[in-house]
Amino acid sequence: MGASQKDFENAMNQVKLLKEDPGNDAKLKLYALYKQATEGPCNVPEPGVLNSISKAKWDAWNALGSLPKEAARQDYVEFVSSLSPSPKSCSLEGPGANRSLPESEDIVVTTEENITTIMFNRPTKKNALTNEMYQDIMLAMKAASKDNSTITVFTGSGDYYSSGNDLTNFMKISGDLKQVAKESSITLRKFVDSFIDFPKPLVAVVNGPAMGIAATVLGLFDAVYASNRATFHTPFSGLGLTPEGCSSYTFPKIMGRAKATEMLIFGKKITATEACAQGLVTEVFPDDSFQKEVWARLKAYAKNPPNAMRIGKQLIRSTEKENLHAVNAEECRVLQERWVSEECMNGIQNFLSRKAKL
Ligand SMILES: CCCCCCCCCC/C=C\CC(=O)SCCNC(=O)CCNC(=O)[C@H](O)C(C)(C)COP(=O)(O)OP(=O)(O)OC[C@H]1O[C@@H](n2cnc3c(N)ncnc32)[C@H](O)[C@@H]1OP(=O)(O)O
Repeated sequence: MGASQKDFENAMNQVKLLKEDPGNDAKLKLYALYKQATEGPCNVPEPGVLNSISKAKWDAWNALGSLPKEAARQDYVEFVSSLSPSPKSCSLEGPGANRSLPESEDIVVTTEENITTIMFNRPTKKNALTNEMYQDIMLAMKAASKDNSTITVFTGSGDYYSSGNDLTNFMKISGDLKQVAKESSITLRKFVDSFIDFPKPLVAVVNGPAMGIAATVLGLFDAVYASNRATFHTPFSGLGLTPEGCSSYTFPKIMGRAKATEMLIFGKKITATEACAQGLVTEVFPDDSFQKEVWARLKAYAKNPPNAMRIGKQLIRSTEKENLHAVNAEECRVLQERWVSEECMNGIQNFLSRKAKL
C-alpha cells in the first residue's frame, strides 16, 4: 500500500528536523517529489538562464514527468526515511535544518553573457553572512559549476563587499554550544571546500570593504578585482578567533609570512592598493569607473572557450588541492574549539554591545 497523507506530512516534518544538511542533490530531489506529490507534473514555465537556482529546481521537478501524485508521495516518504534513519538523532534546530532550497533574497544569482554572478545582497547589514546565506552560496556554487556559464563572479550590493560572518549567527541556534560549534565547523568546512573544488574561473568583484571570511576565501579565487574604496580586514584575534578559508596557508604564500601575520594575527586592515602590491588583489580600479571597467573586461574574458579555461585552472590549482583540503580541515577543527572559548564569547559580546567596534 502507498504512503498515506499522514505519512507524507510526517515525512515533511522529519525533513525540518534533519540534523545534518542532506546536500543540494537531496534537497532538489525533495523539492521535486514534494511538488509532484502536491501539484502533479511540472506545470510552470521553464525559468530563464538568468536564475540558475530556479532553473535547477524546475529541471528536477520536470524530470519526474508524469509520475502519479501517489507514487511521488510514496517516493518522498521513502527518501526522507533514508535520510533520517533514527528520529532520535534529530535536533530541533541546527545548520541545514528547516532548509529546503534558497528562498531568501540575501543571495542573488544571475547569469548573463556567460557569467554567473553570485551577489551578497544584505546591504543594510553590510552583507554579513547569515547561516542561510552559507547554505545558499553552496547551492548557488554547485549550480554555477554545472550551468552554461564560463566564469563565476562574487560581488556585493551596496557599499560593502561583505563584513564576513554574521556575528549573531550563534545566538540564533539553540542547543548545546559544543554541538552547535561542531555543526558549524562541518558547515564551514563544506563551505570552504566549495571554493577549493570550484571547477571554473572564480572572480571576485570587490566593490567595497571585505572582512573576515569574505576576505580570507579570496586567496582561493582566480582573480580579484577591487575598487579603490575596498579594504581587506580580518579582525580574528580581537574576536578570539583564528584564520579560516585556508588563509593560514594562502595568505603567507601570496604575501609572505610577515604581511600575512600582520593581517591575520594582528588584525591590520589594508587598502586595495596595498592588497594589490601584496598579490591578494589582481588589479585596483577607481571607484567611479570600477563597475564599467571590470564588467567590460569580464565579458570579454567570458567569451573564451570554456574547456580551455577550466582545464587551465585545473593545471594551475591541482597540485595545491590536497594541501588546501588538509588546511581547511585543520582550521575548522581549531575554530570549533575557539567558538566555545571565553575569548570568543567576549569578542562577540563586545560587538553586540557595541563597546568595541572593530
Ligand atoms: C552556525 C552556522 C554555520 C555557520 C558556519 C560558520 C561560519 C563561520 C565563519 C568563520 C567565523 C568568523 C569569520 C569572520 O568573518 S570574523 C569577521 C566578522 N566581521 C566583523 O567582525 C565585522 C563586524 N562589524 C563591524 O565591525 C561594523 O559593523 C562594520 C562592518 C565595520 C561597519 O560599521 P559601520 O559603523 O559603518 O556600520 P554598522 O552600524 O556597524 O553596521 C550596519 C549594520 O550592519 C550590522 N553588521 C555589520 N557587520 C555585521 C556582522 N559581521 N555581523 C552582524 N551584523 C553586522 C550592524 O550590526 C548594523 O546593524 P544594525 O543597524 O545595528 O541593526
